[in-house]
Amino acid sequence: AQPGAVEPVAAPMRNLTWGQLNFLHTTDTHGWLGGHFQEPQYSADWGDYVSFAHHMRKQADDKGSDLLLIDTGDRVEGNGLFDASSPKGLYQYDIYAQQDVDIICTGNHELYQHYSIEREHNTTLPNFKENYVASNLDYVDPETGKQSPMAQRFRRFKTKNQGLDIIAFGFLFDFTGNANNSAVQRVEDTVKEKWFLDVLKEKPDVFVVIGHVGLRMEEFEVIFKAMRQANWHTPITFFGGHAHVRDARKFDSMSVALASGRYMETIGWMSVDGLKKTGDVETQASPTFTRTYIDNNVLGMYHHTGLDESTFHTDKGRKVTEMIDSARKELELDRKFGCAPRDYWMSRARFNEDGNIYKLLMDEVFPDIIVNEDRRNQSRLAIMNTGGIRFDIFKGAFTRDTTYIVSPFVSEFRYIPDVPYKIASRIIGILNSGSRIWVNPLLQSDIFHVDDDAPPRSNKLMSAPEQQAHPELIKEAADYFMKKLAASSGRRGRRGRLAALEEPEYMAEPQRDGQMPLTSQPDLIAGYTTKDDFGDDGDDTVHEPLEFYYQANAFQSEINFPAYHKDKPENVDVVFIDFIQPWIIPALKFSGGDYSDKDVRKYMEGTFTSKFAEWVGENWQGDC
Ligand SMILES: O=c1ccn([C@@H]2O[C@H](COP(=O)(O)O)[C@@H](O)[C@H]2O)c(=O)[nH]1
Repeated sequence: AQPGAVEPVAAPMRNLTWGQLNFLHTTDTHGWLGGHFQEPQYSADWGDYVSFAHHMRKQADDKGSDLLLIDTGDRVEGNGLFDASSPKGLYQYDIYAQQDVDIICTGNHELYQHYSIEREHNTTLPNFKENYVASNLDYVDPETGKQSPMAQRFRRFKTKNQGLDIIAFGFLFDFTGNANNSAVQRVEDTVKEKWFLDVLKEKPDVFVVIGHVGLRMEEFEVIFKAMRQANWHTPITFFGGHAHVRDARKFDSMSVALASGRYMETIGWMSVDGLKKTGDVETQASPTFTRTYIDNNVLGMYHHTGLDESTFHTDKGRKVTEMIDSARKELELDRKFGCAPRDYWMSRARFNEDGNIYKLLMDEVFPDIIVNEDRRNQSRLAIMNTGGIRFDIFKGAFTRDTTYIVSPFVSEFRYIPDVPYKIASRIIGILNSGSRIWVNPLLQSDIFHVDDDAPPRSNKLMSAPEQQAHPELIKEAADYFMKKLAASSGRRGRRGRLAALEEPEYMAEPQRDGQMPLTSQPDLIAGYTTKDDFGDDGDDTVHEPLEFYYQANAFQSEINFPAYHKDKPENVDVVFIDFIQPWIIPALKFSGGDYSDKDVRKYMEGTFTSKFAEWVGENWQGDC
């Protein structure tokens, strides 16, 4: 762990089950290579993981089994270690590369910016060479415009001890927000390509499909079906990400998928036994799978390796810990901007209750920071998406690092001036509702003027990834917002219905479906209590369950409105974070406002991130 991180805390543990073939999996690390400084259960750093992997590989050798390390992307954006340097990632790429990852692919965050695609191509790719797989991603050379595969489309190799013949793919979901020096091919098109179909005719011992894809997303379904159509008998292991959750899915008796959370909280473990070995033509594979979500806690790592503080840390692991510490010092990540007076939660508090991070922004921060001096006296609605906030704020020091942890994006505020309030006031309801425009591709092609074949641009993409992984909640909540919108439309007879409309239970009560209490043991640390297709015994550490409340897709502040709350302005400036412009314009159209991208202007200097950091400096002075 890093100097300054909280001491790890011991907890009741479950053991790992080893098989012939075993995997350690990271995903969506988002720059958190220094681990969590304020959470004892996740405070190990990348150096500890390097030591851990070393000992686990040794155990595999001793057992005559194999261990492969997997990473499924989104390594960048989300922590000062990546975002605070100029250029971004100055230290991160070198530190990350100290781990020997056997199969690695790209996430959407590597592709948002032209610059990070270049770094991926010029740095990560040479760092991992043949281990990097890009089944549906191309790189576009900015000089020549030439488009070519980002990396090899698949990787075939034999494992060290068992000699298992592996064919690995590396996918990205159907991402469309990438910068133009990359090209993502839709998964349903890739699986029809000749090279893919040819590979499926091969008979490896195992297919390993890694992907920056949520396990419950359509794309893995498409890949699985295509693979099974061509090849009935080969076991397939899937490793996914993007959804930021711990999850495991059984596709069939020979195919299992694992997702390993986010932000270096989790190191996923999968083991497979019952594989037939290369050349063994007599027998049929009848694999058994296990999965475990390992807390990124050095005490757990001691437990799984049978080592202790004096025997666990390797020279290389210590060196990596030092590299991180020295980068953090260079970047002044511990520099304190202010002191958070309490905890502010993304999903552990109700949307509208004190202690909810969006309520803090709506009530206190936005009225101060959303100001364009020339239009200071104009009433305005300031709108941002909840997914633009990436992490909770803990009571205590708010540092340079916290700034990027809460909001790593470089998004700025834009606006459309003087929109009739009657139209503008409907936007927020539409953004949060299950309105047909968000699910119907034909309606969207009309409004967005996009390709008829494009999948609908769902409004849930504005919310946090952790919430997007709960489709059942989203539908129920969207229905509720939809009814609320209809009931508040002012037509006679609807008002009564609005009063009678009840919030879905989980908006007022914590959602417990995936967060079942596992034990009544006292003094447990709060953390993940995962329920997946295998059951509820997947977490290596027994935790006290966390609460999870549904949050809207977007939130809004009314700023400089008439003092008497029933008086509404005639016109308002509609100010919004640039990321949600693709939803703001159709929402305006849907409300009767004929606006287009041409009406949008820059509202003020600075990003949300820089403005919020300034606000903390001015408003949260105190001792901590
Ligand atoms: O500029 C941005 C980029 C992304 N978001 C939010 O993040 C999620 C995607 O997050 P992943 O880590 O890729 O899963 C997206 O749906 C938005 O909610 C953003 O707000 N601004």
